[in-house]
Amino acid sequence: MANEPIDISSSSESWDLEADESIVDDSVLKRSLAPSLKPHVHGSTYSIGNLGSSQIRESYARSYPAQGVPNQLENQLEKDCDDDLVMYDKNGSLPMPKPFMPRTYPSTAQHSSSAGPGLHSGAGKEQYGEYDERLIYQAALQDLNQPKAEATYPDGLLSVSLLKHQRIALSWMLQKEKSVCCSGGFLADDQGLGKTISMIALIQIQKLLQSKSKSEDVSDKRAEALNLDDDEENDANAFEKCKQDEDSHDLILIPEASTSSRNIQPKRPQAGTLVVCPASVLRQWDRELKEKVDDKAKLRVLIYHGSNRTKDPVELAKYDVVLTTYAIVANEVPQTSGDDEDQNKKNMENSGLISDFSCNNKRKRKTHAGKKSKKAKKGIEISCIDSDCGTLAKVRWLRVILDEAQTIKNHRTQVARACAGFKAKSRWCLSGTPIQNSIDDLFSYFRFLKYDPYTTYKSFCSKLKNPISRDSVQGYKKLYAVLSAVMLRRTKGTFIDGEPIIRLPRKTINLIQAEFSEEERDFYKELEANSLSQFKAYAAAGTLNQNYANILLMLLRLRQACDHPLLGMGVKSDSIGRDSVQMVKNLPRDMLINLMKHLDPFSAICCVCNDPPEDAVVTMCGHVFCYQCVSEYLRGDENTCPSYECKELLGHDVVFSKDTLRSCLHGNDHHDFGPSSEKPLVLQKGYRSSKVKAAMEILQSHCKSNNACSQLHNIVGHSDISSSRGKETAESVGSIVEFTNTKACSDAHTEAPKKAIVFSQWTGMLDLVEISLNHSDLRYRRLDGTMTLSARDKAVKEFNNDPEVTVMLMSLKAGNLGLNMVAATHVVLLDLWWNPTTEDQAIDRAHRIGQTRPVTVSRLTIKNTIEERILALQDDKRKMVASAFGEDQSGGSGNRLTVEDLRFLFMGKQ
Ligand SMILES: Nc1ncnc2c1ncn2[C@@H]1O[C@H](COP(=O)(O)OP(=O)(O)OP(=O)(O)O)[C@@H](O)[C@H]1O
Repeated sequence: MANEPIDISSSSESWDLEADESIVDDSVLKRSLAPSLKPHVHGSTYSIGNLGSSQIRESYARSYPAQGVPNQLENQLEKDCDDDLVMYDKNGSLPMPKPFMPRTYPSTAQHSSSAGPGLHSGAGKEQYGEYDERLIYQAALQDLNQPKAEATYPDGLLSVSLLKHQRIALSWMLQKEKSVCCSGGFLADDQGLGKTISMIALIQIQKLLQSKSKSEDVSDKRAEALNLDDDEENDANAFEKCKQDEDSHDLILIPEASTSSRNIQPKRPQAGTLVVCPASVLRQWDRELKEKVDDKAKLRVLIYHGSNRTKDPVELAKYDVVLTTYAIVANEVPQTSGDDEDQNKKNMENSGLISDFSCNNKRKRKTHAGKKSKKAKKGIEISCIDSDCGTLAKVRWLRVILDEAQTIKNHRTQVARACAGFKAKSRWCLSGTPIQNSIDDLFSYFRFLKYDPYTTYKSFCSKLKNPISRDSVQGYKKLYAVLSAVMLRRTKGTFIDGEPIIRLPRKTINLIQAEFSEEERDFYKELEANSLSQFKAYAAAGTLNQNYANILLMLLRLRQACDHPLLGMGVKSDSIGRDSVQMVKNLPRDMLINLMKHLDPFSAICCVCNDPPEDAVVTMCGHVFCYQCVSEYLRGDENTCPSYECKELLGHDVVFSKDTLRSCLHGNDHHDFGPSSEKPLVLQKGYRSSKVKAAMEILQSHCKSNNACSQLHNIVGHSDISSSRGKETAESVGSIVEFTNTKACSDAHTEAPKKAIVFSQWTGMLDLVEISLNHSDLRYRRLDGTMTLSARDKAVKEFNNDPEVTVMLMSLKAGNLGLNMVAATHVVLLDLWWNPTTEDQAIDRAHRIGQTRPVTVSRLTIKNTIEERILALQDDKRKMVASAFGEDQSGGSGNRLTVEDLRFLFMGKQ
């Protein structure tokens, strides 16, 4: 399998390894196996291929050279050699391993298709029982080596040539789309390696193949159509439901194939590919689909966004590709019920206000996913053909792609549960950073991908998570193996056949540790001492957990003080809450008081980012957010509250800041401070903190200098900045150090202006840097979550194209995903985020395909502060992620902030 090129450009036989699907047993067998276990077709017989135990041993040894094959596996292999690891050929002359033996399938009478019953995974899946996991594990062991088969494709599909690693991804994806049990997978290549274009190629080629097979054989067409309806809808309950809904105008009646006992069955319209992505990259997908597809093979693309979007599923089905956002999916697709959702529900119930608001609230959604039938309330999944589904749920997709799939990493969120509810033939996740916080993140992807047996939280924990807790080394090995069967991941440091998969200019990461000024240090020390004594008091009383929110707040204040002392003092942008002033005046006093209580800084946590909120606001439904975080949900006419299970409509008029509420309650504007002259110097708005100074020096030096090589030394040598950890070179972070095109680079050095992106997680910090930029001659643009999509798009375009604009201020929350900003050659990270992958994503806006010049990254921290401990926590998280992907053998573990993490952050190593 793996090393043979897959050529789809010639006849269909040359690439279709599953040519004869009319033979029931064989098709069942082949479709049950991971690609690496699928037998080759050599004339009329199958070869055993690479199922040999010696090869499993070999690949294990290659992957874990230091450890050898563990006893457990060795025993297993010996056992397998005895009775399992041999296969029948088509004529039954060789014995087939037990796990791969075809199981009993339901009668073919129900499924009148030439493709055979094996195509109907819903019925077949249950039959695997105890063997499921073992099958996956075996398959994964075979896949320990990266796949190498490359797909070739005819000219005239794409406007650019795919790179080698992209052709490999394409071949792998074509194979994965043939699996029935888990059709699709997870493309987890590093950011900027071209996942988007690989997906576009897949869409194009499958479309080509589909139209080829349509023209070749009309009966095949029918088989394919039925194939799209291969899961739950075929079961009896769903059928009954369909019968009840037959009158619905949303449904199309498609005649059943002739041998069925029923002649008419309602079907959803069969639609093409749905791409779900964050709003900020919607236009980028659209651009890529236009630019990277050859004029002769244009795809019909629909952006399904905005209040005027179609309500007609038949209309949706006309397009090859539909682009939409996670927010719309959360709103339109019924959520899968889970066995594990209780905790969040409890958290919601703690908020006494929610039900009060909801009772009389006219804004409550009447339709779509928010309205639950009696069945749904009892825990039975709503049928997607219910008329209260949104349009996205009224079609059956050929393929659903979740771009930036880490958006659903929290499996309890409504968006994650909605994504798991799609009806689709194939499902794909795209993300360069699939694990951000903990192994738990994976569950949500497995559930979406229908990767049995890990689709319930209980089995995910018992089969994957708990083994890691018991024995991290073995547990991670198993996880790695399980991931290998559904995930393809290459980093910028991956080599294929001894060659780097991509040659990008060098990326150099510098950790720069600046010093506080004396006044800043005094301010910080006082804050730290107060926080520490408070933390100790909680620890002594055994109430750390109960005071979690307040502890996070104390941490936030310390982190913000490292950026600028003023940041932690709750300075708000003037625009927040302005649009809700009128609404506030109409609310009863009791309600205003209740809303104020929700904004209590000692208990408030943003429902989106789970940090204490910056520029805290509370919605009419009683949920607290950072203003920037909730702004993402205030864009269209139909935006709903992103809090768990809340479906209230949101708009600017129902988002309240503390100042707005307070001024209505007390009749005056609130001021945090007295007259400006009374404030200490470090709390004056015009004060340039050490970090702001350091950032400005880097910008001045980088954007003005024509000598790229000398700028770094100038910075490091400055009096109040030193590089203590030294350089984390490109090698240490896994990037490639050679140049693709020396001419392009030298041209770029001399001609293109040097530009920089400055990231902060706090818009308040961006405001403060902006003040300094306004006093300089550097021209800048800004992108944060409070801006409209078109304003963001304009800012990115101007930064990329206008030579005069050399600085981009970006919010880490809004600007770290998807965007191409290769005009920048310097990235400045003003502050540290809990998990380092968020920073990696930000850096890769500049360090990606298309970049022709070396990229320098400056991570700014302040010496002897909480930031040093966050760096240590980040290291732990990196180890955890590397362990899961088999990139590291240390077997480290990582979690959300635990009590131990908190203790470490406040008190260091004891
Ligand atoms: N084969 C190719 N030929 C030309 N340009 C390419 C090719 N592959 C990728 N690119 C360009 O490289 C850039 C990065 O690709 P893309 O956005 O697809 O990466 P990605 O892996 O999806 O990144 P992210 O994870 O950040 O979304 C894009 O501008 C894309 O157009």
